[in-house]
Amino acid sequence: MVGDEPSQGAYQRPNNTGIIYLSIFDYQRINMDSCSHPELMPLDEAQSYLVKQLPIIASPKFSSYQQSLGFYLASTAKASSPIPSFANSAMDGYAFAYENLTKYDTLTVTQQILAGDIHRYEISAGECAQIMTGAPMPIGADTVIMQEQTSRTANQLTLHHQPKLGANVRHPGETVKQGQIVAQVGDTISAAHIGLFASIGLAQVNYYQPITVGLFSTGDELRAPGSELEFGQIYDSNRAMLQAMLKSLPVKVIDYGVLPDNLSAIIDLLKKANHECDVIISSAGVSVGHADFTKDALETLGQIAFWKVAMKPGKPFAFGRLSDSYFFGLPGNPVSAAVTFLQLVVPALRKLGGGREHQPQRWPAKASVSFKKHPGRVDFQRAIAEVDEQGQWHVRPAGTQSSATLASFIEANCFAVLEQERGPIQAGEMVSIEMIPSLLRYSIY
Ligand SMILES: Nc1nc2c(c(=O)[nH]1)N[C@H]1C(S)=C(S)[C@@H](COP(=O)(O)OP(=O)(O)OC[C@H]3O[C@@H](n4cnc5c(N)ncnc54)[C@H](O)[C@@H]3O)O[C@H]1N2
Ligand code: MOO
Repeated sequence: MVGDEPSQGAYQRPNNTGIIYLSIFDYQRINMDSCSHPELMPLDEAQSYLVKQLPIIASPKFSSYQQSLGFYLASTAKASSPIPSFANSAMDGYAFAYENLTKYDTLTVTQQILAGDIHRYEISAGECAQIMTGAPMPIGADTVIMQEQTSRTANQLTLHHQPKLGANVRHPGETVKQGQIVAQVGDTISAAHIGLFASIGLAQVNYYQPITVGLFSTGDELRAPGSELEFGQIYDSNRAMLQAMLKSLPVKVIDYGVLPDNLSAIIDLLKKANHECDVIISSAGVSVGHADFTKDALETLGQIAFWKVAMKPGKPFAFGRLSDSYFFGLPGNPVSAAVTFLQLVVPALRKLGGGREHQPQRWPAKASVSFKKHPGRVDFQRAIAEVDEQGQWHVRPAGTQSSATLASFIEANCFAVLEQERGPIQAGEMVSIEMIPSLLRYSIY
């Protein structure tokens, strides 16, 4: 399903010797002399490589705005008429001409205007109209006073407050001007977008259709939750967790289940998935063990763009391409699979699917205890951050940092992102924190 070859464009990697121009499959041949572990690709380069080199492969579709929730917008959304399209009252009260205030002690109420009233009312000198929120302003009026700031006897109105000229009037185009762009290409269409589209009468929008993602786990030791485990076996948690995260993304998922640690079985599956999917995601088998065949299968059928990223957890991550699809090989350890999915696969899926680039927000926090860290890889440590009364954030590790322990994601509310070349962190030092995306762990709902 991969289209033309825009992904083969030049990639510039600054290093000590100047700029090197790479095509998508040249990366492994580069001497990574800027990195203390030269065999590892720095994470920021891997991320920008994916986001910059991958093309948009999703196809746009012009369809009902109500179907577009969660998809990426494929054309800017524009207002064809101003909102509101007529001057109307922002309060329940009385509408009058401001200049009348100096001439009349009281105003005579001559009509009542309700929201949705289609008559064009008119008032004259010394008159006012009782008006409801959202009702059209009568001709001859330019100001509204709130009902609570008036008193009324029969049809005589006394004002107890001097409003400003134009007070409580919503003017045409005040919310949205005619021709105004209200949403950008690549926006993820949210409930707010849906409401906005409805408010400007945009019944159809152009949005990207979901790309197809195939998912499988590899490992002879894996069993389905619910089954009895024999000695040496574990439950397949990666596929369940990845499926759950993919559910919140604008993609179609084909679940290929669990494959044994067997090169020909993986090759057979990749051949099939290559024709059925735009993207294939696997977990495990990308390290150097005797049963790690995923990378070999990718090399047999396609090409590897890069393997091994300077991040912890998640070092043995592989990205490459088959004839008709892109391939992401996640490491088997569950936390490593989660972190590489969030840091590398999600931005790539956004790009392929037509989404706008998104940088996760990070901010400084003071380490309340020490953090273990070795130079050489960016660490994503599961951590607990709290803000004090002065607005200062404090952060501490959330339990064990083992790559096998998903439980500390439940305890944690953020990642402490510890830079590649940094060593151990002492209590009191500043570190960066990033909230755990709600794809993996809801923070509020
Ligand atoms: N000599 C080396 N050994 C390892 C290295 C290394 O660089 N040199 N890297 C380590 C790191 S870091 C990771 S992460 C793992 C990644 O290994 P693989 O991607 O090859 O995955 P496996 O070895 O098959 O499995 C690792 C671990 O994860 C468990 N696992 C696998 N799949 C699942 C699943 N679907 N659900 C739950 N758990 C799963 C598996 O049983 C293993 O315990 O390699 C290190 N070794
Ligand atoms: O990075 Mo491994 O991914 O440390 O567990």
